[in-house]
Amino acid sequence: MIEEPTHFAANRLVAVLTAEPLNRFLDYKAPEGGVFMGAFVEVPLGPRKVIGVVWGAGEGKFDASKIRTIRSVLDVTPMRLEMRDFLERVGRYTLTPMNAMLRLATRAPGLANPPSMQRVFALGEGAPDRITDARQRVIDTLTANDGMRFTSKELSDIAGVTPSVIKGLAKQGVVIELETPRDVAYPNLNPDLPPKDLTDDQKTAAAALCAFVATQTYQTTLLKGVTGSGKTEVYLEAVAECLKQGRQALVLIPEIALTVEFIDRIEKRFGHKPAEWHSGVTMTERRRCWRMVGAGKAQVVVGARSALFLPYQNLGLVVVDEEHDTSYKQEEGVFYSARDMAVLRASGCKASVILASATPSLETWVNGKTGKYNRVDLSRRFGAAVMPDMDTIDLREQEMGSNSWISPALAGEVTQGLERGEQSLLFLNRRGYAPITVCRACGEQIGCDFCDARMVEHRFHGHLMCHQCGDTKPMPTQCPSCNEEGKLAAVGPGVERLADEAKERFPDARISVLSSDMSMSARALKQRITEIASGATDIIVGTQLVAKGHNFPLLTCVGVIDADLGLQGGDLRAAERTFQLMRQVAGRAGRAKKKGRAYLQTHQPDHPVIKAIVGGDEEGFWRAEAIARKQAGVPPFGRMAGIIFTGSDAQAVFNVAQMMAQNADALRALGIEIYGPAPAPIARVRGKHRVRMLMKAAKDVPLQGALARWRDQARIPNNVRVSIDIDPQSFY
Ligand SMILES: Nc1ncnc2c1ncn2[C@@H]1O[C@H](COP(=O)(O)OP(=O)(O)OP(=O)(O)O)[C@@H](O)[C@H]1O
Ligand SMILES: [Zn+2]
Repeated sequence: MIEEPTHFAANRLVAVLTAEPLNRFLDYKAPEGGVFMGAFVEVPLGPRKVIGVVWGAGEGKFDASKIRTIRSVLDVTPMRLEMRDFLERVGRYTLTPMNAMLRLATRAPGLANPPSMQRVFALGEGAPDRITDARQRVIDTLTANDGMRFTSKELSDIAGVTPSVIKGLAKQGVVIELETPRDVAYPNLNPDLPPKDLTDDQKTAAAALCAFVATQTYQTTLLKGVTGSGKTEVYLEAVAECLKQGRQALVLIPEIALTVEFIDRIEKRFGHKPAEWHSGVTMTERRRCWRMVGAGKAQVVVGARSALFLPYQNLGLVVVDEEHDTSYKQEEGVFYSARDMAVLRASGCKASVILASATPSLETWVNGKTGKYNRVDLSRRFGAAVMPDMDTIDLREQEMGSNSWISPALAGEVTQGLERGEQSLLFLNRRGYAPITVCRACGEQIGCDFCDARMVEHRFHGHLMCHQCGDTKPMPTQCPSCNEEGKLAAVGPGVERLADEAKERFPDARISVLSSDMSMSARALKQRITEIASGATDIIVGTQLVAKGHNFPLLTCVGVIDADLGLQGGDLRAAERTFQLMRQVAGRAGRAKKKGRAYLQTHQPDHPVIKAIVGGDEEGFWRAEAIARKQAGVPPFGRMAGIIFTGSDAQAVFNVAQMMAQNADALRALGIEIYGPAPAPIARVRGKHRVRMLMKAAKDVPLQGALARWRDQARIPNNVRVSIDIDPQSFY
């Protein structure tokens, strides 16, 4: 379908969508020379000028004499019909006003600025008068990245020199300084470079994925492959196919900390680095990425969930790696699941989606079963590696010392590993030193001043931290409640405390802690991971950061310190999440030649979920989960929505919730079940009180439309905020 560009002549009325909280389109007159549908424009609004997008013909409902003229048309590619459609569909699905949708789609700094220049350095012809180590590193960096240009900051960072070294070399013509446009195209990726030698299984899987991509029709495929089977290698072939078709590809990954490693893999496969889009990218680079994606000059984007809202010109493939990962759900501002919206995005532009996972979400598994999604399996590990043996360690039968979390049985396994020169991983999904700090005199637990949550001690950083709002305070020496000196005690383990225990028990072992809050830069983290992979560590102590996508070839023994942790609490996905996390962590073991073992420390070895994890009957586990969810009428067999009321005034928040519950007859008439309102499990976050309601409906109930009418009819005072979370993933 070729889109006919609609053009509005000068002075014609056009409807402009802005990101301002107005919830309606504004009429403007087209400027001199006219304007295209979808154009990004700058319009006057009161005394200000704001950015907007031409969304259609003006409605003429406003006083014609007051209508102002578009000030300027921005020098960026107009928003395509397909994108406008996508934003409208996401808006309807998530009950988000269009202005907020537009904000998501325009999150590039300096959109209104004219193209600008920057100073960069490249290799020159001159020879240095004398050579120093620092100078050599600059020359090496430029030689190694043949033809690439760097800003002074980039070059000094990569070469590890001060900017004055670069200046000195510039004076002698060894490097030359150039002015170039800031927003330059990304280098061309070459899909024809040879891939790794794929195994027969991998070849079959890759061929199936490539065939789907080649149809240039909408397709969603579940790529289910056991940990270490080479899913990444396989879906990179689908990316190659997409590039051969001349279309753009997006790869979503769940953890920013992993991007550096991933970008390297793309560079090895396609010859150059792709565009990157996530919160760790500089403003300049974000702007470049947004513009170049829009101009069709970025072929592959690697990014976090919001990369879905970049202005692709010809999107042919979206890969969602570790599709079950909870980080794909955004739970503030616009509540959306990037995985689900990726499917929506692709369906609007005849593109393929690949959902890759060793442990897919039940939703995706069911869609694979019913044939709504295609399914491609990789059931064997790459090379000589086989899946690890798994077993439980029954903590009820182990002699556990006080403040000790490594059982004698697990310690024995680690010791044997050490003797054989193999690595072990001790896994605990809890950041910090200890989850609770209690006063032994009065029993007070130190809490956050702004949330109904305990503060977590982080000894590495030397403070207490709230994991809800991020607030920190120094570790007090006296109890804030009874003022007793020296009575505060840590209760329970976090990953830092576990590391202390490991150091005590294995004094000769080299121990390395990997947790997402160790404030390491992405490069430093990659460096650490490379060191671990090469054998510089005997014992890794880590949180779920290590569970995701790392290859540690020497790692043979995985010990899960508390397998029961995720099973507590009544979350409908508790079983699924525990299953996924445990299988994923265990999957770090034995990825090379030596067979791995994984041990789950548990108090309930007979729990069906623990048995399923250890037994490895994955299909059986999903079948059982599916039956349970079907009986309960919950997703994916029923629909759910969470309603969250927040505000500083607790009474006002409750009143609104109560009032809206009373005025919900229209919802009940449709068969929607309403639970609550009740105080949220965490009843206060960042000083805001929180009340929740939960809606449940059968699959065929038009939930969104009903909720939209219900919300729009309610008179909600300014001091209370009502958020609607369709398909909620968390219930805190
Ligand atoms: N055909 C191949 N040739 C060479 N190396 C391969 C091949 N297939 C996989 N590998 C290597 O095996 C390791 C695991 O592959 P990959 O990371 O793609 O697996 P995965 O299925 O994505 O793993 P996980 O889900 O556990 O993160 C990687 O180091 C990868 O480079
Ligand atoms: Zn807090």
